[in-house]
Amino acid sequence: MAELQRIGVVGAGQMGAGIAHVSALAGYDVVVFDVSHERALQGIGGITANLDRQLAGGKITAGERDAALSRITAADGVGDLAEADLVIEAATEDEAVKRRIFAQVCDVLRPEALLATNTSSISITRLAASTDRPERFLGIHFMNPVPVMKLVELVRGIATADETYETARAYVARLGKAMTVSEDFPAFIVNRILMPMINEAIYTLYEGVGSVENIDASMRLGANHPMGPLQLADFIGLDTCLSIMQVLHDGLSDSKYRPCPLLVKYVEAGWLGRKTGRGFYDYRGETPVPTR
Ligand SMILES: CC(=O)CC(=O)SCCNC(=O)CCNC(=O)[C@H](O)C(C)(C)COP(=O)(O)OP(=O)(O)OC[C@H]1O[C@@H](n2cnc3c(N)ncnc32)[C@H](O)[C@@H]1OP(=O)(O)O
Ligand SMILES: NC(=O)C1=CN([C@@H]2O[C@H](COP(=O)(O)OP(=O)(O)OC[C@H]3O[C@@H](n4cnc5c(N)ncnc54)[C@H](OP(=O)(O)O)[C@@H]3O)[C@@H](O)[C@H]2O)C=CC1
Repeated sequence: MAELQRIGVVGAGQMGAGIAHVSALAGYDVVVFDVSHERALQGIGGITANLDRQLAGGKITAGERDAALSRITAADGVGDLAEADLVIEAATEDEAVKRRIFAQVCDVLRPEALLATNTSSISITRLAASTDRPERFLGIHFMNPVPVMKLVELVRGIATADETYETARAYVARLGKAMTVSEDFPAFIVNRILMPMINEAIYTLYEGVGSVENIDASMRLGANHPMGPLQLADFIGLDTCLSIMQVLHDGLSDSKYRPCPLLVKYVEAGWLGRKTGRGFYDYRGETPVPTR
């Protein structure tokens, strides 16, 4: 089994930053690549804030924080991923974007290096087939927020080699995360179950059954969910939620996965949730205010 030391992360958004964060804390060297060096630096800024939050909460020591930060660098270009043993792609949930990234990354990556995707829903087999290394490709699906959530889903494509899978298992174990295994079907296990629930909450709003606050309070207080479904949708990102529903709808050809037209409208407005300051709640003031 290959011994990993250097991890490349593509996409410095909330997930890429989280993956870089936990990898560096576990002792890996991490290179973060995004559309620009500035965007990668911005992601590292977010990691610093989250490490500080863990330090303030007594979860890590100042030494561990500093050591983790010293292991993370922002890539100037894709060439900085050339020495990576494993590259994890965590860019926008869009198959065309991911395919373009794999083409760029495979150009510079050593033949023996592994390539993984953090996709929430897209076929691992199909993504793998677009690369030069389907046997060294798999899904490593982290949950948001990565530093807090215990689970990682591992998803093998049809061609994923046993050695690739075992190396990924060892990586996830070194991060201190729990692991489940999902077969390669649309949205895997967590999102197959979670995302239709979120979509149904949006239909509940769309049909006027309840207000944003009443829907969220119902599920928080009535089902003990840590966040209401609309609050969670804003946290995940409404663009990501819509993409996942589209993959479920297209991949399983069942009308029960039809994305709610209200979700489509929010995404068309660019109201993508917390990351753009507005979604089912408006986050631009002191406290979040429902937008409907
Ligand atoms: C879409 C996909 O493909 C798959 C997915 O990820 S689906 C989404 C899965 N995630 C969820 O369902 C999250 C549901 N929400 C929750 O579990 C909780 O609301 C939450 C953990 C996010 C926040 O918990 P909370 O108690 O409301 O807030 P808060 O007190 O601020 O945070 C709890 C702890 O987590 C820490 N924390 C929260 N976000 C953090 C981050 N990004 N980095 C580091 N630490 C973080 C806080 O510092 C806090 O630590 P202490 O206990 O030491 O104080
Ligand atoms: N949000 C969630 O709760 C979860 C998401 N995921 C998955 O993780 C992935 C990332 O999601 P998330 O972090 O939320 O998304 P974000 O929108 O927060 O981040 C995506 C990042 O990818 C960057 N990016 C876009 N195109 C490229 C490119 N061609 N090259 C390099 N970087 C690029 C974006 O840059 P820019 O902003 O400049 O466009 C952005 O920084 C998706 O596949 C998603 O499905 C998995 C688990 C949970």
